[in-house]
Amino acid sequence: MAGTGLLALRTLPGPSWVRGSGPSVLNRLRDAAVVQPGFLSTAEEETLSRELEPAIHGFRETEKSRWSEASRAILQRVQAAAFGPGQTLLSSVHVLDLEARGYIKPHVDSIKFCGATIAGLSLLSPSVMRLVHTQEPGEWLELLLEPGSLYILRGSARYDFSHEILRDEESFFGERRIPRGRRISVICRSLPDGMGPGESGQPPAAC
Ligand SMILES: O=C(O)CCC(=O)C(=O)O
Ligand SMILES: [Fe+2]
Repeated sequence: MAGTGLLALRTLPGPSWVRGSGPSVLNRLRDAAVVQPGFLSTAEEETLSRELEPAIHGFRETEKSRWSEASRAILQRVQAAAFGPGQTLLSSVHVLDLEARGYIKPHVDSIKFCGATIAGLSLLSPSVMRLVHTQEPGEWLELLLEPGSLYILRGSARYDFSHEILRDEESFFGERRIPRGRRISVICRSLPDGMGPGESGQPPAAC
């Protein structure tokens, strides 16, 4: 029945790959912390993994500016999905290789070198990204990042909340255990407003 469906929609806390400390933070960050599961097709996941696995073998992270044509097409899809027409992207893309025991501590990306939007593709292993408000630690959000998903952090989610990738022992999405394996992420960032690619203050390799 239509009525029942609407009620169910209204009472659901959010999509099943985002959970949070309460409805207020979920509502406020609805457009600021976004996950698109299945953004990559299986073939696209394979394209990127094939290109990146050997390229970053033995390294934990790298900046990559030369990509195969197939991967460039994928990155263009990320750009179209996550960034506005007025946003310039950092010229190189950040690729991070986290081993199964690896994790990323809470941090806010440098506001000096990174603009308002961060978009990341996850490959190989699922993981949980936790966002915690820097002033109100009781306000948090967790994003379930399946392989092939795209996450977007912008505005308040990017500036007012730290983000981290949980270590295997803490890798739960609610009650659900999300076992961590090796994870490769591909992260695109916008330049700070007013900083064109050729302007002074050349951004460092990574933010
Ligand atoms: O691996 C990710 O998706 C996030 C990485 C990250 O937060 C960073 O490099 O600043
Ligand atoms: Fe970050």
